[in-house]
Amino acid sequence: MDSTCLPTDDRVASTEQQQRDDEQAHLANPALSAMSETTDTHALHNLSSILSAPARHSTERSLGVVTRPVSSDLPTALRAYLSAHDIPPEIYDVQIPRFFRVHLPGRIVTLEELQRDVGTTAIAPVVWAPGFYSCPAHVRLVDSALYQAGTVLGMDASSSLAVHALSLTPADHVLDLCCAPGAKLVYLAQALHATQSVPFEGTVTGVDVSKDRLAICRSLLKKHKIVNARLFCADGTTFGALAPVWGVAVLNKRTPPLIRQADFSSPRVFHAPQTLRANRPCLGPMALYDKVLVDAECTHDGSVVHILKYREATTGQWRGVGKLWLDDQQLADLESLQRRLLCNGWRLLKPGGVLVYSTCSLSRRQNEAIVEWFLDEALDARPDPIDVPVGLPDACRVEIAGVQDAALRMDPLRSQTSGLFVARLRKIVPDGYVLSTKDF
Ligand SMILES: C[S@@+](CC[C@H](N)C(=O)[O-])C[C@H]1O[C@@H](n2cnc3c(N)ncnc32)[C@H](O)[C@@H]1O
Repeated sequence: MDSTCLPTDDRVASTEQQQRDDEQAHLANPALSAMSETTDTHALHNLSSILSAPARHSTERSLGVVTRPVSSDLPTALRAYLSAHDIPPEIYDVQIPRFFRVHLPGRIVTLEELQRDVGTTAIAPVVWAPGFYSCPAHVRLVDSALYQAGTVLGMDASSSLAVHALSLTPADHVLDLCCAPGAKLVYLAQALHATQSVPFEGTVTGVDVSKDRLAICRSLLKKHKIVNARLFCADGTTFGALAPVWGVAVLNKRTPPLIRQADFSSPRVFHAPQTLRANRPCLGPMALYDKVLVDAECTHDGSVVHILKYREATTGQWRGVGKLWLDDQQLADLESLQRRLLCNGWRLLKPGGVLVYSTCSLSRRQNEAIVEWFLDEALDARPDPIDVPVGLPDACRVEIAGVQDAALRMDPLRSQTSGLFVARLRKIVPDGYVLSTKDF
């Protein structure tokens, strides 16, 4: 099957996700289908027109055009899918606010300042996601000066948990194996290197199979002047470029035998800032990644805004949603893709490192079942407790293989966010193993 589960038109491009229509929500916007092989300029131009469009769902609700609950008139195929996967249809009745994140190192942006800038007092901090705020869905962020300056970035608060679960430290080299359109990539890069006036240590390597969607990533990296992230257009199931670790190679110029045997591929870089071009990366176990995020392709059923884009505001008619729901074979292929992405992410993770697997599906088959399968297969994998943010509803906490909080499940009915599943795994360090430059 095609490497993504969405129809080609819908896969073509997504957005910077500046508004609450988070990354998955944008995938289905028909306006995006025009964006093939985008240049950066086109990508950002189209992006702003998309962002200016009000979310249908909220408009419909505020105008009172369709009053019956969405869950009562879901298309048959969608209803059947939800029932087969034990997902409550009522998730589509939840009015999810618009979420955004504020990034301005060195200065505190007060709530009053935000309210003034965005033009509404209806902004509230998200208690369990520092730096994230919510506001009513109809609020336009694109007109705000802070948004235009790149200080305000649209991102669903639930997505923050995939980054939070990695427990980043500033020197981490992070692999983001399904990175486009890039909300988490930008968040990762900024979390590692908040203050651009000081040199960075850690880096982010983003990989995605879709060139069009990577063009959005590249635009975002440029817009936010990110110097510690590079992009590859590659299949995440076989990608093999090591982390851009430099300096260590100077200590020992020999090509380490381990790597010669390991057959890591070296795909051509899609985008790299100057800072990540000058140094030839070294090879060896030191250049495996400290942290890996596998934000896998999925059915996107938890992304409420994305699904509701298929529903006509005025009539409540569903258009094109049938294309989204996969037959049994396609679902099996999708799950196989998820397993292969996870395996390859693991291959590129250092002993002692942390991998986070996430999807915006609420289907157990794409989440817990994938992780449990992997734990059976990989002898060096252990579920690892996530440091659950204070204030997160207890109902979101999930036990995996007897380890409490090894996963979180953001169900819109409980979290009032888009749906998200996130699991954390740690690669155990073999007895007597010392990861040092001696390895080279
Ligand atoms: C859920 S989206 C990722 C969202 C992204 N992490 C973000 O925060 O913006 C899944 C992505 O996986 C990509 N994808 C699908 N199959 C892939 C593969 N075999 N290798 C790499 N990326 C793949 C899709 O193109 C899509 O961009």
